[in-house]
Amino acid sequence: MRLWPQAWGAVGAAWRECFPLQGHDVARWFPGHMAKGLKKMQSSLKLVDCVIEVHDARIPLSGRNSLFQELLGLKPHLLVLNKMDLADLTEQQKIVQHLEGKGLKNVIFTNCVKDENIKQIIPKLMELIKYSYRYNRAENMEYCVMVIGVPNVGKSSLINSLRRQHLRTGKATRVGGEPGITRAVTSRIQVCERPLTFLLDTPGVLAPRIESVETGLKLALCGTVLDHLVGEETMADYLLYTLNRHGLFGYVQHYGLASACDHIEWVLKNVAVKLGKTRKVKVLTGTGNVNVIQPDYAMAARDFLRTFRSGLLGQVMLDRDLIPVCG
Ligand SMILES: Nc1nc2c(ncn2[C@@H]2O[C@H](COP(=O)(O)OP(=O)(O)OP(=O)(O)O)[C@@H](O)[C@H]2O)c(=O)[nH]1
Repeated sequence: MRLWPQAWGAVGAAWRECFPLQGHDVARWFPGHMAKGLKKMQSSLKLVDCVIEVHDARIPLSGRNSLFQELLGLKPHLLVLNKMDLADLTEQQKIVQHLEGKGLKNVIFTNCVKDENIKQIIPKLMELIKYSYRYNRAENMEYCVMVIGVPNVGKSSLINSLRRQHLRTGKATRVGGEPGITRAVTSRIQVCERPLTFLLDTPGVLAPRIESVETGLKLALCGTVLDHLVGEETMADYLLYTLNRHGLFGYVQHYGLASACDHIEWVLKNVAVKLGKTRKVKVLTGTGNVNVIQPDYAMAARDFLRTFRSGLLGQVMLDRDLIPVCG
């Protein structure tokens, strides 16, 4: 028998005001290979003129790796907020203003699947490089840019998208739906002929210490850590909490539910039934073990997350509470 927190009341009750964050060990979500990636990036830094930091547009104000600033501080920096197609950007202006206030003056929103806003990137890079000190590369007409970011935000997709736009050629680097596809700093990949520009792809690197459990959950929803490390049902519950608070009830129609609900067990049960995902479990009764058919909560949670990530449940701004009310 599963036990679920009872704090949020019955089906149809008001939406939860907060999410229970105790008992999660975010430190477990940081895999070891990332420190190595960071070192390699540091040593490749002398080869590059500029850094593009790619981050997920659904979490523009949280989850960035603070070590990047220390590590790459000397290089001109462009922040690309990718997956704009999945983000609710109603407050885009306020987000940009807030980032500017934090010293991030160069921000571009992109969609690498549909190549949206990709053409803005090279001119912006050239502008940044023009006003920076290039050390021994001052006379060199080749430009090299390092692409960094936390896992699965679309770094490799950005490189492929730039190549499609400027070279009319296909894939140069592997893309995947799971974090950790890029395992090493790659050799230079050409993305533009005029100006001659190369990019270095790098493995996604999460901060060694994620600032809070809530940030960890947002990063997890965006697919930056492997789902099983966090727990798919915990993530599904955080997703449900977020969707309800934001008034995004697309899941009701998508899964044919009777109503919106803040109770994850009820939602997952109905999702599982809808998808035909049930499984046999042995239950101990007074007369011995009996096989009982139960909804497969894990499969339902997985489907709920996958559907959200594909954008079918609507565009979301996971950092909504972090956007300052005035400017
Ligand atoms: N909807 C949407 N999906 C995108 C976008 N850009 C990339 N993706 C998807 O996001 C997933 C991760 O993309 P990658 O390019 O492999 O990400 P990465 O940052 O290189 O990943 P790591 O190598 O794990 O660090 C893939 O499934 C891409 O198809 C985008 O703008 N919109």
